[in-house]
Amino acid sequence: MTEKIAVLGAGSWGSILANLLDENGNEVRLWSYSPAQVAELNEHHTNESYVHDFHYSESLRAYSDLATAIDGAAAILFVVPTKAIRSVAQQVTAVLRQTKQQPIIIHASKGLELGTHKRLSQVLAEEIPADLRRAIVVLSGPSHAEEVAKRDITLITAASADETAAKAVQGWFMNDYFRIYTNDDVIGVELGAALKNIIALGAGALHGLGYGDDAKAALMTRGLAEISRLGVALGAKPLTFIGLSGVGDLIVTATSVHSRNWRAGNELGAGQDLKTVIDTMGMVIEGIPSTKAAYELAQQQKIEMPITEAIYDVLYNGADIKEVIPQLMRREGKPELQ
Ligand SMILES: NC(=O)C1=CN([C@@H]2O[C@H](COP(=O)(O)OP(=O)(O)OC[C@H]3O[C@@H](n4cnc5c(N)ncnc54)[C@H](O)[C@@H]3O)[C@@H](O)[C@H]2O)C=CC1
Ligand SMILES: O=C(CO)COP(=O)(O)O
Repeated sequence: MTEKIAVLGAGSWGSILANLLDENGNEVRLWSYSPAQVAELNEHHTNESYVHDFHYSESLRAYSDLATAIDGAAAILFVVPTKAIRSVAQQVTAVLRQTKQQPIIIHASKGLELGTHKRLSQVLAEEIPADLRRAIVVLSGPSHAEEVAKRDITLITAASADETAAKAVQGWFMNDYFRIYTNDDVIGVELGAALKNIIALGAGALHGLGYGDDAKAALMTRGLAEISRLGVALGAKPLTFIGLSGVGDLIVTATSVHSRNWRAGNELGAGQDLKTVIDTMGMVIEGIPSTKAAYELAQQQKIEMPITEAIYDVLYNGADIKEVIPQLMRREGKPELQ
């Protein structure tokens, strides 16, 4: 079944998911807070600053007015950076109070809110009252906009406590190149998504510093161990971390040149300073704020996360990136499974 769906955020991921939903026959309204971007999408069917050389479906319409974009929508998909989720949700709620719609709320963003350390579905649940929505569904997994744009094969997860809503989302998104699995572990799926970006920064840094494949495999494996440790302490199911939104997303983000997190780490490892890396990326690098949120959460929960701590020291305490790796190696010997 197709539906009327609003997509909020016209960066690389939001615009490509909107295009896919349109291609699947849904009536899609793509909202951006940038009038210039809306004009480019509607007049030229391009979004050059985010996805190069891609021609969007001519039936996909972009809007700068949020109320028009979400009017009558059966679902609202949030794909803005983590730092904008709460403010955009507040704007959505103001509209829903007038229209009395009860859409399914979906998000495909990956991060933890700075300060509160909340998962994004928690932020959405706080800001959009239960009587103004149906379920909340999280979309997450190994997926780069650049590859979905080429209709390459991509498999991700739709996680929700409401199985009917997760299945509805599965139906709207699935096609011959995009496959969705449902999952009821919202905590595990959201934590896997946010925390893998930290390890991807580390994997990029190892590459930039000249380390090889053994080091990369070690970082990803021990990274997954610490992601799972924190995740399980916060209520996630351990098996979720060996699924698409766990190890799957860790593999793609820690190895792909499309990953902004990997690229940022690579540039830091090669000697670039953090400010230049952020200023020149032009797109969101979620792993940077997520490192701070995860570090603080780990301290609160008394969970050992040595890789996250090392990356935190580089990003927030000015530690020398060349020094932190030997320091990690000199930690006392430990059993692999604890
Ligand atoms: N790019 C990708 O392939 C994937 C991205 N994601 C996640 O999706 C989320 C969005 O990422 P991208 O689309 O890649 O980011 P992006 O950097 O390409 O675009 C972000 C978009 O959000 C808009 N934006 C920024 N601040 C805003 C605000 N305060 N209010 C409203 N709009 C605002 C920007 O104008 C831009 O259009 C992130 O959490 C990312 O981790 C998840 C899977 C894949
Ligand atoms: O989440 C992603 C891949 O699944 C996107 O990763 P980056 O934000 O590092 O590009």
